[in-house]
Amino acid sequence: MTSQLPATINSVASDPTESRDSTEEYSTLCRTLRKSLRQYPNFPSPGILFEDILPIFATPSLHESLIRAMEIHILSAHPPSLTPPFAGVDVVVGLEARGFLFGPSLALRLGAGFVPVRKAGKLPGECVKVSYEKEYGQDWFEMQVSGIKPGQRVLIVDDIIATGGSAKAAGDLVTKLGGVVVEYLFLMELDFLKGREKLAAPVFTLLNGQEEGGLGVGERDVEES
Ligand SMILES: O=P(O)(O)OC[C@H]1O[C@H](OP(=O)(O)OP(=O)(O)O)[C@H](O)[C@@H]1O
Ligand SMILES: Nc1ncnc2[nH]cnc12
Repeated sequence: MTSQLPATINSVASDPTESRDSTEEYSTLCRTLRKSLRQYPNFPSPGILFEDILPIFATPSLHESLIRAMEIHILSAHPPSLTPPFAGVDVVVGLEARGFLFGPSLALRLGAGFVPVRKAGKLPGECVKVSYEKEYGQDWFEMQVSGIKPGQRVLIVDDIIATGGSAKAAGDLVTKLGGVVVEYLFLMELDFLKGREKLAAPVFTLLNGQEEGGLGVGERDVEES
């Protein structure tokens, strides 16, 4: 999926009739976010360049920029309508752990529910479970059966897509419960790992180099390991 945004969309966050030049606002937000990221070579294992998003959450203005940029994108790509299916997104599904940092706030902005995908053994009640492989290991994901109702429109969010193993597993759980995955939304993508090719629904990443004036990977802070 491309990052095409209309020149102007209506924001439902504050005033439904207020229109903004959202493309320009979105580009500015993404440039700011990109500059705040850090990289750590050889973490958590040799050969892995770890992309650290935590600086965003340490600064309220960056945190707000992240939520607003995602909100602009979703209201453009999946707007609510007056005809079925009405809701652009019914449920935001966030992946443990970093999808929990912004999934609930985004859900609140969109008027959607938030449902977690957790590592196995953490959730009470009846769950669906799936194993998956990611960039640095193998793991199990679970969701509560009560989390998704058949036919609900689901947005899956996480900080980063690498091999796509985690996101595909989350999508499989949502589908098992009868949900419809309308999009996978990430802050970042390791595109050389081609993770998006594993996913059946549209994939969107905020910092994919398409934002106007976007900085290259080499311009982020790289910490000593
Ligand atoms: O595309 P993939 O190869 O599957 O990798 C991406 C996943 O890896 C990271 O999570 P991690 O499993 O390290 O868990 P954490 O968020 O609990 O640290 C990241 O937050 C994604 O969920
Ligand atoms: N390189 C990476 N940096 C941060 N999180 C990741 N998850 C999978 N690969 C990752």
